[in-house]
Amino acid sequence: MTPSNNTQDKHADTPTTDTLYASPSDIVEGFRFDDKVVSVFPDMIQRSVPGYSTIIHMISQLTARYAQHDTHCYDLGCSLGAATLAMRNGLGAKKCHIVGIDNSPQMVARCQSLVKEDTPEHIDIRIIEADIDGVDFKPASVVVLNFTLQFLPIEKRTALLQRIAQALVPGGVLILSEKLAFDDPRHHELMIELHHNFKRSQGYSDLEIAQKRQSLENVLIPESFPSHQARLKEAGFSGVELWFQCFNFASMIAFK
Ligand SMILES: Nc1ncnc2c1ncn2[C@@H]1O[C@H](C[S@+](CC[C@H]([NH3+])C(=O)[O-])CC(=O)[O-])[C@@H](O)[C@H]1O
Ligand SMILES: O=C(O)C(=O)Cc1ccccc1
Repeated sequence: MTPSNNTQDKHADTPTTDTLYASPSDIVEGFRFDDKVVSVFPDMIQRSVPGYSTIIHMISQLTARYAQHDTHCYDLGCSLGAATLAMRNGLGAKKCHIVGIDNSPQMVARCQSLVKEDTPEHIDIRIIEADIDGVDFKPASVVVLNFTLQFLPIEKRTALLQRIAQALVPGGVLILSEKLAFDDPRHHELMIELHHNFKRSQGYSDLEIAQKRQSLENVLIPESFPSHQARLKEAGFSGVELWFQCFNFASMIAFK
């Protein structure tokens, strides 16, 4: 089977539109990656994260640039495998061990079948159900955390990044995409407003935006770019740069 060049193909043809927050609810529950979210996830993330498909495409390019023969390439918090498949496409003829990890059993089950049906047998690719907090990383050249670290309790973030830095081989990189907070309150509010305008332009109603915001409260905890930069340096990375930003959504590259 020929793998698709466009990593979004498998996801773009999922017809299910995200209407999870469309009806008024007395109690908005904390956001969870359950069956309901899995069934609408490609549509939800595409319409909620400005620049998501650009970031996915660029992960292929960054993988092409930084992946090293006979090392591991990790996609941590892989959801339905969009970044995993982007990494696979970026490898070309390089032989690497691709590992996608997620702790949502529903995500993992769907991701395994999507990846399997799109990947030739000879490619070494595995999707594992695990908490990234407890994984023992093998020598790696490219590690991706595409909008995952923001869901890990703040006190666990440094230890995870230290373990990633230790596992990276010389010349290896971490690609870290996150929703950002900003120190200047005016700018912080402006970015939230522009993000909500983006969601409105994607067809979400004010009610959907408000209820989703409430469900993400204390579940998705954004930090500022200077905080990420300082923590990554403390964890053992020698350099940290921003390579993409649209409003309060950004992607960084951290060099071992
Ligand atoms: N401790 C954890 N261990 C493992 N997985 C976790 C953990 N916490 C959260 N997750 C998983 O991290 C993923 C975050 S979504 C990533 C999108 C994807 N990267 C993409 O490029 O499409 C981002 C979003 O929905 O905003 C979910 O699948 C969680 O189950
Ligand atoms: O929808 C939002 O407001 C977000 O911050 C992005 C998002 C996308 C998918 C799941 C959770 C959060």
